[in-house]
Amino acid sequence: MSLRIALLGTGQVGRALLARLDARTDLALVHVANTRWTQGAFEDATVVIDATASDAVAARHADWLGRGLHVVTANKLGQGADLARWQAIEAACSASGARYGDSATVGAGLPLLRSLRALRDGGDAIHGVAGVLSGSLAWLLGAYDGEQPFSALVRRAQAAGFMEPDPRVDLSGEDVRRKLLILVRAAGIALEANEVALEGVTTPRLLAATTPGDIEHALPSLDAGMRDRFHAAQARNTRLHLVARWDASGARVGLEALSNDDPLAGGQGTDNRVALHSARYALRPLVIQGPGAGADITAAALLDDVLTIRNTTALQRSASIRAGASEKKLSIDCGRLIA
Ligand SMILES: NC(=O)c1ccc[n+]([C@@H]2O[C@H](COP(=O)([O-])OP(=O)(O)OC[C@H]3O[C@@H](n4cnc5c(N)ncnc54)[C@H](O)[C@@H]3O)[C@@H](O)[C@H]2O)c1
Ligand SMILES: N[C@@H](CCO)C(=O)O
Repeated sequence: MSLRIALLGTGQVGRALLARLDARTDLALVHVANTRWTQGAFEDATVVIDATASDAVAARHADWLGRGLHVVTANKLGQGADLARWQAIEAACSASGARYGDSATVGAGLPLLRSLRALRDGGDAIHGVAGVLSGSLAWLLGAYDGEQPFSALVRRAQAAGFMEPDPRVDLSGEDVRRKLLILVRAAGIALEANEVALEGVTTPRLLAATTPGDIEHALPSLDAGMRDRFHAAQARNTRLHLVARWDASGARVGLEALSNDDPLAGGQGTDNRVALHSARYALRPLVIQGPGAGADITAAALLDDVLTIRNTTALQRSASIRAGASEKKLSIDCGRLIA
């Protein structure tokens, strides 16, 4: 039976997903909605795809899962916000058996969460996570040369589809905090959001802006500070990177000046680069790197999760049919033995 999909959000990611769904005859789209319009019947869906950045939508994830609906999400506010919300999602999956597809939430589908969970399933213990987890900040800080206004680059990153609907979520490091929380919680640690120290790229004027127009006008307030920080780092033969770290000593997200041979300084463009430290990888960490932002790769990750749900639920169905058949055969055999 094909999965019946409700898609929430038709922005950059949602539209890229619609283009991919259009090419598939094995998945049925039964409902699409954004903030302005809605089409089709949500009640007909068996899987909800959250391609919004909405807290209100993320707050519904656990409820949908509890009712047996699968949820696939690019929205990090399900597992990367309140600890209680993450715990409710975990509990709802266990209770109902519904699946939560979250590949798109960290690294835009890079095999980060998948690898971390595979290590844990194999009995490994994760001791630390360190990495560059913002595609947009990696792109911005890689392209910035201390000459052109930083704000002009921010506008280019927005146009390229790398940034959150509110660019301050990326610039402040909040988007990376959410990703770090998702990774650390997937490692089995109940980390609270306020346990992650945060130091991003902001100014009081930018933080005080209340409308998209105000935010746009406040972006140049970043320029002087970024120019000074860039030149200070350059004078020490280093470059700025937005780095997330968690280990036994704590968790933080902040700008760090790294030399070019630092293990976290590699990659280019929107590349994320994440080092997983574990009992198995004690001498040198497992490092995963690749493009970590962009509407199309994010849509591909959402579709991957939908197909994984379809394939695993189909496998479970045929396994239970096989189990039923073998139980029946066993009782017939037993009957013959008794006779
Ligand atoms: N752009 C990327 O590279 C990338 C990568 C990974 C994850 N994500 C995540 O994907 C999500 C979407 O990002 P985007 O760049 O497409 O944003 P966007 O602003 O372009 O689109 C957001 C969409 O959500 C809709 N929406 C908001 N609230 C809604 C609600 N209550 N019900 C239904 N629709 C609602 C909006 O109308 C809009 O269509 C975000 O959570 C983002 O963090 C983006
Ligand atoms: N805005 C996010 C998109 C991917 O989650 C980033 O820059 O990494």
